[in-house]
Amino acid sequence: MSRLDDIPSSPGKFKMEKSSYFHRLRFQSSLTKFAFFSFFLLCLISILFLRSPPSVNPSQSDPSRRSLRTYSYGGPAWEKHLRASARIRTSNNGITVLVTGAAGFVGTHVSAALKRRGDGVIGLDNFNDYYDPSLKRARQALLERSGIFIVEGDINDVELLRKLFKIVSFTHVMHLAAQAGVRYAMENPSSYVHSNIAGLVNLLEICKSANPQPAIVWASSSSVYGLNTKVPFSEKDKTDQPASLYAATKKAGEEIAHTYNHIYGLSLTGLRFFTVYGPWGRPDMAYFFFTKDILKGKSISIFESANHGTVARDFTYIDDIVKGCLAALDTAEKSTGSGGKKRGPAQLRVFNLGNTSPVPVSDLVSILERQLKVKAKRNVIKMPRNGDVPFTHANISLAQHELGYKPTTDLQTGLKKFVRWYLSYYSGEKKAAAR
Ligand SMILES: O=C(O)[C@H]1O[C@H](OP(=O)(O)OP(=O)(O)OC[C@H]2O[C@@H](n3ccc(=O)[nH]c3=O)[C@H](O)[C@@H]2O)[C@H](O)[C@@H](O)[C@H]1O
Repeated sequence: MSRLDDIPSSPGKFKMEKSSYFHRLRFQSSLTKFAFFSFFLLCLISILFLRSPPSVNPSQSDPSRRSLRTYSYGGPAWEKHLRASARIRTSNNGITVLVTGAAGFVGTHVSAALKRRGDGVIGLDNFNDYYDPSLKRARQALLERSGIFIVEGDINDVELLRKLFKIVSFTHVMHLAAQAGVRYAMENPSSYVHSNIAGLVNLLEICKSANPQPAIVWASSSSVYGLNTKVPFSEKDKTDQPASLYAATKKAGEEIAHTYNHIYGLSLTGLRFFTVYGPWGRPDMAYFFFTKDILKGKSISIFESANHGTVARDFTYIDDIVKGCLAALDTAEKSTGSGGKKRGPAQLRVFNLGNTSPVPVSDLVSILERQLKVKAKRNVIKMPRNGDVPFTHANISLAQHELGYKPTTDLQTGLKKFVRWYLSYYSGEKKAAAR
């Protein structure tokens, strides 16, 4: 077993335990008993599973999963669905993409857009419980309706990834699986190391050994600019002052990308996303939980920086981000290595994908108030020292030049679409629960 195999597969809110030498001694003495009971349990499980129908297991307990079908890992039905999902519909220039984090916010939108234009798409997601998994299941149901199969598994699972690459010849990987969130890194630091560092390395190990090697586009973050004060943030700026562990793991990811490009000839493009928002978004983000709390009449905390300074973000609408992701995939050159050996220099890129117009958080709240037609109970407080930075602002001229990236949605328009989705999604959920 490789060391990466030792990492538990689905962290979410799981926190790794600290082990000690004494614990290990006690553990070894009870190993024999444990082995006996494990063997007994395994026999029991095998009997039960052999008796049940082999392929289709629709979930009974979670209402959002009722329409979904999951296929037993590795079986013929599983492989059939994998191949169908990976099939390219367009006659020429289609690509076959593994989208990691496909049930996530950006992953869902990118997967749907790729499928719409005829590309082959396979999703991978561990469905962890960092935020309400029923939202991820609803996104999965949406993708399934357009013929996208999401494999349930973790990017740290070596065997699963090997199997996927054996069955499907991926031309591209869109790597969006990550532990997101700036403030949560203080609560559960190991989940960031697990997904954003160990998971990335594991994925790149598989990609470097694949034949052909895919080109990889992956999600970095605006947070790598950390405490920089020169604005707008440019890719040429130093990124050596991360303010959170989240930012530090994304910065580490950029360095790891450099290494795999240098040694193995992998084509790698990192996209620094700037506070992405929109329909099907992440409930841990401020615009999302502000909406929820305003509607409930609960007070919301609005952060301000030192000396009553404004905190602002370069909020970027999801459709603009999707266009940037697709353009990055389309302009990615092929990796130059094969079977783990570099054959020549390969492309290595980093782009800012922002909106270029920062908006104060208090203005975001005013827009939400107007659209929800409810006054917010504002509680303005000093920004806690929890990994947040006072402002972000993207210089996007590189992405404009190389990718033709041109964001077109202002915050007012984007939030209108988000609010419309939010009200319809959650009123639908209430109706379903009442039925
Ligand atoms: O660009 C990124 O790379 C990151 O974007 C996002 O981080 P942020 O820009 O911090 O977004 P988000 O948490 O929505 O806070 C928005 C604003 O509300 C302020 N904020 C927040 C909470 C609160 O209670 N009050 C408040 O004023 C807060 O100070 C901030 O000014 C992603 O979550 C992250 O995963 C990563 O992708």
